[in-house]
Amino acid sequence: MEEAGRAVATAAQRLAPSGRVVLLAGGGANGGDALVAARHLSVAGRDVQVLAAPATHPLTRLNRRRLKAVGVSPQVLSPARLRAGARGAALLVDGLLGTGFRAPLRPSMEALIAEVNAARAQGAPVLAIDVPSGLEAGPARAAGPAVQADATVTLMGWKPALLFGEAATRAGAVDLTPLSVPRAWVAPEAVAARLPDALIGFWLPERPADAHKGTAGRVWVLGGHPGTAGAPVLAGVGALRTGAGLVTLHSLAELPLLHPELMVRRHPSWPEALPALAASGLPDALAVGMGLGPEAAEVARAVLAWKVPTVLDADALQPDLAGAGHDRCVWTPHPGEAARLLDVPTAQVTGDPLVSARALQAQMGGVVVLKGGPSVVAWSGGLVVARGGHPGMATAGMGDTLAGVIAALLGQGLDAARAALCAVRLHARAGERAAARHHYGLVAGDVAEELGGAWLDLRATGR
Ligand SMILES: NC(=O)C1=CN([C@@H]2O[C@H](COP(=O)(O)OP(=O)(O)OC[C@H]3O[C@@H](n4cnc5c(N)ncnc54)[C@H](O)[C@@H]3O)[C@@H](O)[C@H]2O)[C@@H](O)CC1
Ligand SMILES: Nc1ncnc2c1ncn2[C@@H]1O[C@H](COP(=O)(O)OP(=O)(O)O)[C@@H](O)[C@H]1O
Repeated sequence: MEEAGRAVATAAQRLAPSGRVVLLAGGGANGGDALVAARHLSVAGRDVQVLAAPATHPLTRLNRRRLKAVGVSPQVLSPARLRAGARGAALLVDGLLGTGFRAPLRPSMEALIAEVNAARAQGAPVLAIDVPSGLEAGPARAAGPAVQADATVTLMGWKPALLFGEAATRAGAVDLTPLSVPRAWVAPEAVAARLPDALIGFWLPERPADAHKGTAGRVWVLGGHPGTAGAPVLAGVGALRTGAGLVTLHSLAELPLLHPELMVRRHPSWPEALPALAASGLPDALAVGMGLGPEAAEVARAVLAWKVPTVLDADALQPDLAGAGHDRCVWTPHPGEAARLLDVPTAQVTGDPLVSARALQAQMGGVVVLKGGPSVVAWSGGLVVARGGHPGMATAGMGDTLAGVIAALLGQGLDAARAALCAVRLHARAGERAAARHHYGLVAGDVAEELGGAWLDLRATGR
């Protein structure tokens, strides 16, 4: 609690370097954090006003005494006091409810939350402790009445509510304070991390000046079927725009020849094509499944046996491939495909993407990218939520492009987890750049065109 409160005080100093800070303390440990923050701010010479509910948590009671010892006496928390106190305040600190909150809100608390939001509307910025009060920390749900924060200092680990769905918009800018506590204390759903762009930029591979197309990654895309013949082309373009040296599309369908840089081989049947391809010398990376049609599972099973770094997307995401993944493969389901793999309703996947991504990874092996806004990347060693992108990316073909990006990075030598993490961030950044020009009208090809610029953006932060 001491460490948490100190982190809150530091954030408060940053958000409001001068003026009166009003701290709201509920009865639980979240309120205790607010009391600790008030003590640090007061000792630092700041004008603090503390409105506190009766303490129910023993550490909160202790910190009330410690606060009094430095000369600050909390006032009784009530909507009227809050309204009066918020007038002219430089900052409101919301320590009303934390992870102990379970909906529904009691009416007395709802009235306090309404006052916080009214004060914010009048111009007082709000810093939330751990989670904005009124949000349950766990799986994302439709948020009821909750504090709208400008910033949140979250403690120990990420909470799903801060990452997904409408609730996430209540938190403002979130900063994680890890706290020196045993890892076992941190709830498994809270360990999802977000990677800084600097790390992605550092991982993106550099190539020597004498690189040639044979060293920049040979990628095969296996996909396409009458009616979905564009999907492998989009993946191929995604791979080219991510620097793949040689990209060949293999299909039974006639593919639209929109990009002369892509090589295309049409095959009579997969049972004939696959042994011939294996005998011809395998590529550095594969992307399989985009628009491939009903034979996708068999094709995917065959290529997984090659043990080449492989992205499995779209039609290749079949439940009977469970356990067939190897440590160099990446599965890229959207929530509908994830639901089919897990045999659960789609709402269960979107309701708890962290748990779903972890379950998929355990089921399929390798690395899983559960796509969405944001996407979740899960591998045996961790779980990362990759924010960014733009709602304009909700359009057909966007996932095909991502599969090509992942394949290109696998082909350039990144391991599966890093390839997935870098690709998701590159794709999202390219989407942001494309959206600046096309907004909701952006299409997958626009995102592909921005991949080079996105790479430079990320590299600039990483080196
Ligand atoms: N667990 C730990 O090790 C740490 C916890 N910390 C803090 O502790 C918080 C969790 O503390 P608690 O478990 O005491 O929980 P909270 O402080 O979130 O909530 C408990 C309080 O909320 C009230 N409450 C619960 N549901 C309500 C509802 N529906 N309507 C109105 N009031 C309701 C309870 O009466 C109680 O007063 C975290 O969010 C974080 O701020 C930090 O100090 C860091 C360390
Ligand atoms: N609102 C959004 N915010 C950020 N990214 C998004 C959003 N909507 C879609 N995307 C991204 O676009 C891609 C869509 O993939 P997918 O649904 O498989 O498309 P398709 O099957 O048509 O190729 C995913 O990478 C996803 O993360």
